[in-house]
Amino acid sequence: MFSRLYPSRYSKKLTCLFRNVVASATTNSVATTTTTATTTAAANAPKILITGSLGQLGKGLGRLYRKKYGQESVIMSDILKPSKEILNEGRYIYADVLDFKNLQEIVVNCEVDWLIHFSALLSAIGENNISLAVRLNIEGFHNVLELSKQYKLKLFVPSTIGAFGPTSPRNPTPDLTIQRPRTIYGVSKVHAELMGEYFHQKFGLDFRSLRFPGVISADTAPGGGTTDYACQIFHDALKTGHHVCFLKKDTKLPMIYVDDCLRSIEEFLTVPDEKLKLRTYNINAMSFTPEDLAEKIKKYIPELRVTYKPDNRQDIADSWPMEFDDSGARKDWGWKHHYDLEELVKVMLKYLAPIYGRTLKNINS
Ligand SMILES: NC(=O)c1ccc[n+]([C@@H]2O[C@H](COP(=O)([O-])OP(=O)(O)OC[C@H]3O[C@@H](n4cnc5c(N)ncnc54)[C@H](O)[C@@H]3O)[C@@H](O)[C@H]2O)c1
Ligand SMILES: C[C@@H](O)[C@H](N)C(=O)O
Repeated sequence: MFSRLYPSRYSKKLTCLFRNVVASATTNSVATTTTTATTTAAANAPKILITGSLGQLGKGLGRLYRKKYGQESVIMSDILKPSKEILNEGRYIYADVLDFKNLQEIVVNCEVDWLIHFSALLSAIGENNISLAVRLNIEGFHNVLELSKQYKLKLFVPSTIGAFGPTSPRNPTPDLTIQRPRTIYGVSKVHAELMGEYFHQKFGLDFRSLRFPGVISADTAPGGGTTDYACQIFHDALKTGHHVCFLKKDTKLPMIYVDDCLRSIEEFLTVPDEKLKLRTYNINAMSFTPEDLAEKIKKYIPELRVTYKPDNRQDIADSWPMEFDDSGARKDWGWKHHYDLEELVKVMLKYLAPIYGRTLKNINS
């Protein structure tokens, strides 16, 4: 079922996740993998633990923070086996967010200051695994929330456009409005936003969250979301010239290039507390439909053909924001995106074309 709906990365991941749910009760040792890390932590650098760090956002943020604070300051973790490259870049450890003791041991032994919590099942894959999504997205979150309170950590948990639903204003969607999502993913994210805000008020926890649109990246496949077509279309355009899109051609959704998304986290986490009017802000860069994106790609790959075959992900997309109002983040702490649709298409094709052995005309102009 999953392999029919999603590429092999997701079905492999699910097998691993199910195995892990069973295994988590018995795993509670801090299995630190020794690495070839050479740089030492910058003075006063926070010790940052990233959960779910082998996913679409985690790998990039791990690299960014290692550059900024030194390899020793960043502990990447996940339940997956890392590549040699990840191991060589710095510290990586096994951490199952469903295993409280395992996480607690890591926080204490590694003297963690900031916890960046990326482990989650995304929207589409979550609808097909509701009980696992409840465990991972809600129980896993409770574990990191409790630990962050106990050990006074700064806690960042991303939220999403999926935290809104059909009764929210969709065009545009402001920071504060009705939030009645119709996916378990969205429900778990609203829960995280509210719990984080409550722990901030009640216990002074430095909880911060950004609601991201669909994140587009070239080097890591997304993990089973409703916006994944916007990554896959680039690979298909270069490989076969034909993309089968699971959304209708006029489905408009907010999107962001991964570099902008990661920079927003980096900037947001160092904003002084007194500047923040909210604990959760909308973040945006652009909105487009599959047809808009295909037209831009055709500028460089004119032979691209797109067939539209909407599936159950269409219902999810139809309940999400079309335009995302991130004026709060822009006003309160100076958020600005760098990549619009034009720039996004260029950067993705420049990165991917050589991988598929293609030379594209006009791409550098
Ligand atoms: N990618 C997007 O478009 C997007 C947009 C908005 C918000 N977000 C949020 O950002 C976060 C990261 O998203 P992503 O796209 O990198 O997701 P992803 O699916 O690519 O990565 C999630 C990671 O969590 C790990 N994981 C699964 N079970 C775990 C467990 N028990 N313990 C520890 N780790 C476990 C997985 O192995 C995977 O590497 C998520 O919270 C997601 O909701 C992502
Ligand atoms: C939008 C975001 O949360 C994710 N890419 C998803 O579609 O589920």
